Amino acid sequence: MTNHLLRIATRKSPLALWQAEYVASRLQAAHPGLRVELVGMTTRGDKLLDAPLAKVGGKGLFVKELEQGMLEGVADIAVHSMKDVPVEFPEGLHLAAILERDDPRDALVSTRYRNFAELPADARIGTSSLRRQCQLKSRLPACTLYDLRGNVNTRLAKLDAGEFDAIVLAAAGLKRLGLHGRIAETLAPEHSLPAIGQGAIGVECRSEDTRTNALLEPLHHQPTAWCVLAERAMNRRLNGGCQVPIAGFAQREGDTLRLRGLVGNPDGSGIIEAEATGHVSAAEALGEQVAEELLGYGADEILRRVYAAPQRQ
Ligand SMILES: NCc1[nH]cc(CCC(=O)O)c1CC(=O)O
Repeated sequence: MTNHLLRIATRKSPLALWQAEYVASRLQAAHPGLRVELVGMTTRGDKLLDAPLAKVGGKGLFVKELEQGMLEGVADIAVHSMKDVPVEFPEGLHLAAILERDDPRDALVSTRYRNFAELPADARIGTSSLRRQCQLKSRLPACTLYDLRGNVNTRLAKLDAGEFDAIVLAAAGLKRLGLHGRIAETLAPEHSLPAIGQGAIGVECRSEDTRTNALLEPLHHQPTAWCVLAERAMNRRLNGGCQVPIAGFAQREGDTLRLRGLVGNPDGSGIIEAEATGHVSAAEALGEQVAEELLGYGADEILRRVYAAPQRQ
């Protein structure tokens, strides 16, 4: 194409940089001659990674500064893990492309045990995700959960230092960082229903920037977009933020989407599940339908309690 420059806003964690570089290489493959540059930024979420509080709250902790960069014109696109992207976008920005989803599942990592079944009943497990905590507790009620924040390498280092029997991370993140070999067991959705958007990379840009929107078009993967749209519609209806025990996972077969949703207490009690199938053209309606079903079973009660709970140490 042209030798025009496209600037990518990205966080500076190894995973964020991998994802930004991956998008850069996909863009260059689709548009020979295109010049691409990464603009590294620090988000509030990054600054809070070392904070003792697990529940730092707030939506879009990892994306706001990147969005500001695009609005101010210091960058043209931002690359995100869809899992971390709030359901609403600021005025003037939109999601231009969702890339084909990688492995959406959670992964158990352990230096002592080969799989989940081998874990002792009182296993010490590290994860700060209320969604993972809820499902782990329901499957292994006597386990003790420990707060585990930081980027992927920090979390693995804490496991290696012997602080836990196992930790749970997204399989996609481990694979992208070349750490696939660290996975003891990839957890089936029946055992650990993934987070909304997990494993999918999204690219945001200025809505009016026709040139950039056109450049991103070949990267878009419609089947993934349908799935993520259904999951996000469910989350929007549940009013879910990033620190809530909500799981949502859609899969496509032909023209049909199957969406499974789960809400539960962080202590593993009161898990509510719902699922529905629908046509790909009605992805949002499917998400709302599953959300309504969850709400009908009392999901709002659980979510209210979680929001009202004191912050964990
Ligand atoms: N919350 C952080 C985060 N955001 C996206 C991923 C993994 C990559 C992905 O889901 O695309 C991770 C790490 C993890 O949960 O282990």
